[in-house]
Amino acid sequence: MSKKVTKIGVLTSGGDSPGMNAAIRAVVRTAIYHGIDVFGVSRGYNGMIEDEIEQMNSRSVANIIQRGGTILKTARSKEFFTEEGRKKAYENLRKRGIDGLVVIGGNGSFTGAYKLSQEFGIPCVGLPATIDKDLYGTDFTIGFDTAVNTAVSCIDRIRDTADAHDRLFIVEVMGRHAGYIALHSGIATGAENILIPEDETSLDEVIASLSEKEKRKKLVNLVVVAEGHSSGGANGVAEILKSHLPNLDTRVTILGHIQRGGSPTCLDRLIASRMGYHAVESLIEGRHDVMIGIFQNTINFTPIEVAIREKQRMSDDWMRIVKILAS
Ligand SMILES: Nc1ncnc2c1ncn2[C@@H]1O[C@H](COP(=O)(O)OP(=O)(O)OP(=O)(O)O)[C@@H](O)[C@H]1O
Ligand SMILES: O=P(O)(O)OC[C@H]1O[C@](O)(CO)[C@@H](O)[C@@H]1O
Ligand SMILES: [Mg+2]
Repeated sequence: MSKKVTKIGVLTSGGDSPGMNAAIRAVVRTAIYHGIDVFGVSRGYNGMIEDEIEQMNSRSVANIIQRGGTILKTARSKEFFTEEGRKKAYENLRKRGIDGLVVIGGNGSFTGAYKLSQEFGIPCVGLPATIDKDLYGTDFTIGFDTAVNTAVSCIDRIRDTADAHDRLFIVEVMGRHAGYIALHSGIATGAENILIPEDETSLDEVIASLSEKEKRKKLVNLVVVAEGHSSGGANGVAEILKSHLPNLDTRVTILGHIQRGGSPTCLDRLIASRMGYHAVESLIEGRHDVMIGIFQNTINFTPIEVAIREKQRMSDDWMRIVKILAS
């Protein structure tokens, strides 16, 4: 039977994602409901190292469920990669008696949490919050739905102007190692080609399909590419396509950080609220070093070391669907 948790810390870490605020709110209010003190750690692990830790109350999280970004701010902390940095962070938790931690972030943030737990025995629970949706053990990550809907609405606009001018547009979306935003937004906007890191469709295939379309006078085309695709993102793809298809009027748009901001969708607010609630319940029940996920509409607990190690497998039929539908 593990010790009862009495004080928990909550932080956001890594890239921000819409819905992080809803998750913080759920953690704070569930903890307070159970009579547990809750402390907000600012600026990810940097704030833990530099002792930027404040007690929160129910009012601290008022009027934030609809806001993008994170009221706790976030960071990528170099110092936390070192044992010395983590020791400093632990001391700041220890002096306040913090005996549980909710880490809202992606795979890197969970790796940091796992180390803290292994080295100093701080029970941690991870909430998957990343626009990349690249975590094993969950069908949803907080922020993906908002980001992909932002990408869809931008690409729809690009399609209007592409259509007006008979142009080929190469649109780059985020995802350094993961192609979910590209895949989902590409399918939802009827993109003619989608390039993602998980399926290295060769550019020869794209060139062949565009050249066949050019022959039958279909000049309006969208290629959605994930920034992490080996071709070097949209600029790399455009360079190659222009050299093979010089008669196509080609333009490049990089959506960039616009995908990380904005008010979270209803879905992101709901999953953040549900996961945040379960994170605290989980710590109370003595279940820690897990990532909370939602799988087949049921709350799922994945050991953090598994969530970090395993890759989410992309279903094979997606790329086939792209090819069949985008003719
Ligand atoms: N191996 C590690 N050891 C200790 N800390 C780590 C490790 N990996 C990551 N971290 C900590 O977690 C922080 C966030 O990691 P990272 O930049 O990979 O983002 P993430 O949580 O994966 O989110 P996203 O990829 O969505 O932006 C790092 O800056 C670092 O402080
Ligand atoms: O904001 P930064 O540090 O440039 O990070 C960008 C990366 O973060 C992500 O948005 C994930 O949070 C990736 O899709 C992207 O590659
Ligand atoms: Mg990551």
